[in-house]
Amino acid sequence: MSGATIVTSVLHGLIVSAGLVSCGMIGYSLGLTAVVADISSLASDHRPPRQRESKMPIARHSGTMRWSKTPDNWERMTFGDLRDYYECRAHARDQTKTLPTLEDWMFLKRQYRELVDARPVILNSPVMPTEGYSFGADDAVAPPPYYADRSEGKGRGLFASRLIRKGELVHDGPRSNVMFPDAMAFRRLVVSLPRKTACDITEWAWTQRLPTGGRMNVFVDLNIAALMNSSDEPSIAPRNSADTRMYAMRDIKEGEEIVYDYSVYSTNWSAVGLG
Ligand SMILES: C[S@@+](CC[C@H](N)C(=O)[O-])C[C@H]1O[C@@H](n2cnc3c(N)ncnc32)[C@H](O)[C@@H]1O
Repeated sequence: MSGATIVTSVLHGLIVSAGLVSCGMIGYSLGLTAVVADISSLASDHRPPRQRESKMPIARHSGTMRWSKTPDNWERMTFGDLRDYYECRAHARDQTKTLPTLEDWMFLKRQYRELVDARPVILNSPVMPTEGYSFGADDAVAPPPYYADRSEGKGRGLFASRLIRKGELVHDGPRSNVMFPDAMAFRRLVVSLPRKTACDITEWAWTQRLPTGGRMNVFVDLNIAALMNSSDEPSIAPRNSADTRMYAMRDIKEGEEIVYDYSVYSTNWSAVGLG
């Protein structure tokens, strides 16, 4: 399916992808089964999270048979166990990873809605084609000032789509990220995914106390914001460690990679029951 077809489909309120497909021109395979996403119904859906009657997550694995079934002891797996099971160190080193498509983000949001929580309004916040969330003022439907591309030696990364001035809001975390209520919810989502996507989620997730002094929870962005890389010379930063809005620390030229220092959030998997 071409990018244009994907966008057209979404604009008409419907995406249907069949079987174990390679999504888009760049072939980022997520093993979508029938993903039917009606944007208008997403926007009006505020169902409470469903009680899970079965312990078995909805598995939509694809690719190598080795990862084709849900791991037996997934309910007890630590963050490190999940990374080991899916051989995620090799995935992290892979410099041939392609950019997720809009379909890929829709698939992830659908899995999150089905398996974790259907309530976050940001799940209903598509900005075409893959920017993923509505940035800025409450009624805005606009992409953030960055786009995703390959980043030399770092997989994928984010780059300024225009000149960004010092002090500007660059990433609007509260309008982008979703939380996992507990360790089991995180495990449930990870083991429902194809291997590469499972690894992506473990690389994109972090833990944080929000608000300050609150409980430590796991967070992840289910849009291109997830692709932001780290640097000890960051171009953006939050005002404090309990915020996920990030501001330009200096002028950032168009096309320059946008990076923050991961150490501003002290991720602790034990504190969320995944240690
Ligand atoms: C939040 S993800 C960022 C998106 C990631 N580059 C991707 O393609 O999915 C974090 C991962 O990106 C990579 N990464 C981030 N900053 C990096 C850096 N400065 N140098 C090399 N790899 C980096 C590491 O693999 C890390 O686990």
